[in-house]
Amino acid sequence: METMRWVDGCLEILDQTLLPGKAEYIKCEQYTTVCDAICRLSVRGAPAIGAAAAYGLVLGAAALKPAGKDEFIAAVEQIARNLSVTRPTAVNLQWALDRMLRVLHNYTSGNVEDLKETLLREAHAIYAEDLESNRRMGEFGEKLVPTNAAILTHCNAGALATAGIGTALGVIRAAHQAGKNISVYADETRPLLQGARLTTWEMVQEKIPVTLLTDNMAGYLMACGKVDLVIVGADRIAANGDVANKIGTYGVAVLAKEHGLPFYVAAPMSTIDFNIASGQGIPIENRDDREVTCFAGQQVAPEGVKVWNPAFDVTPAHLVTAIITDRGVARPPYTETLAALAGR
Ligand SMILES: CSC[C@@H](O)[C@@H](O)C(=O)COP(=O)(O)O
Repeated sequence: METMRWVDGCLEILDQTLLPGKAEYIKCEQYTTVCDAICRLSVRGAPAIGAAAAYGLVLGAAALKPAGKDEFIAAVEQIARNLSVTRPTAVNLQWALDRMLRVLHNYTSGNVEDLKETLLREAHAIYAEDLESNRRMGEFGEKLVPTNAAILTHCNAGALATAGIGTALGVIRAAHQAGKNISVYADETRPLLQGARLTTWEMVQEKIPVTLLTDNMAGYLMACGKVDLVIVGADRIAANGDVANKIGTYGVAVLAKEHGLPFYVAAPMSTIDFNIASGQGIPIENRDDREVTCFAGQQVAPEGVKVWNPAFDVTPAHLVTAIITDRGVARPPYTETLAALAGR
C-alpha cells in the first residue's frame, strides 16, 4: 500500500491516523490540504513528509495564475514557507522544499506552464529516489544483522514513513528476505502509538514475527536477554552524529548502552543536516497537550493539568554504534565519516 500517490493531478495521501482500522486516502487538490495532512500526522515519517511537501508545492504552483514569471516565483516561495512550518524537526521536509526551489530558481525559460511541469517531475524524482535509497539502506544494513537476531525498534521507520520499504524497517525487511530468521520487538511509542498502530501492522502484513510492548517495558526486555540489537530511524542527524528521532529513542539508546547492545540508526543522506553542528541546534517540535491527556479519545488526566509533549528527543552520537545511510555505513567519529560519505 503506497504512502501517497499522484492521481490525475491530485495527491492522494494514505491517512495514517486511521490505521490499522481503516486504509483510506485523503484526496489533496490544494496545497493547504497537504499542510493539514502533515500537521495531523496523516502523512508522517521524515522522508514521507519531504515527498508530500514536494507534491504540495506542485499543487500550490498549479493553482497560480500569475501575470509573469517573477510573480509566480514569489508566490511559490510563499507556498514553500507555508509548507515548511508544518513540522520543524524532520529536515527532509526543508531538504525537499529547497530542492524544489532550486528547480524553480534555475529555470531559464519564461514559460510558467512548463515550469509547473518541471516542478512535478522533480517531486516524482524525490519520491522515486527515496524508494531506491530505502533499498540501498536495506542492502548495507542487512549485513550488520546476525542470523536469529531479535531486533527492538521504536516508532515507525517503515514503508509508511517513506516511499519504499522504510529505513529501520527496510533493514529489517532486507534481513528477513536474506533468510536470517529475525524477529522484531516494537515499542508502542506513546503518545501517538506509531509502533503499536503502524510498525506492527507493517510487520504482520509481511509475516515478519513481531511482538508489541509498551515503552516502559524495553529495559526489562533487555535485562531478560531478549534483544540482540536496536535499529531506529531519524528525523534529523547533526553533523556530529547526534540523532533526533521520535520521543523515547534516547531512553532506548541509554538502555542499549547499559546492556551492551548495538544501537543502529538507519537514515538517508537527506536526513543529515550538515548546517547543524550538534544535536543542541536541532529544533524539537512540541505538540498539543491533548495528545498526552487523552488516550483513544478518552480523557486520562485531570482537566487543565500542565503537560510536556516534545515529539522528538536527541540521542547523543556516543550512544550510536553506527549510522546506516544510503551511501554506506558510518561509524564514529561521525563528523569525519558522515562528511566523507557526503563527499564534503
Ligand atoms: C523513516 S522515518 C524516521 C522517523 O521519521 C521516525 O522514526 C519518526 O520519528 C517519525 O515521527 P512522526 O512524528 O511519526 O513523524
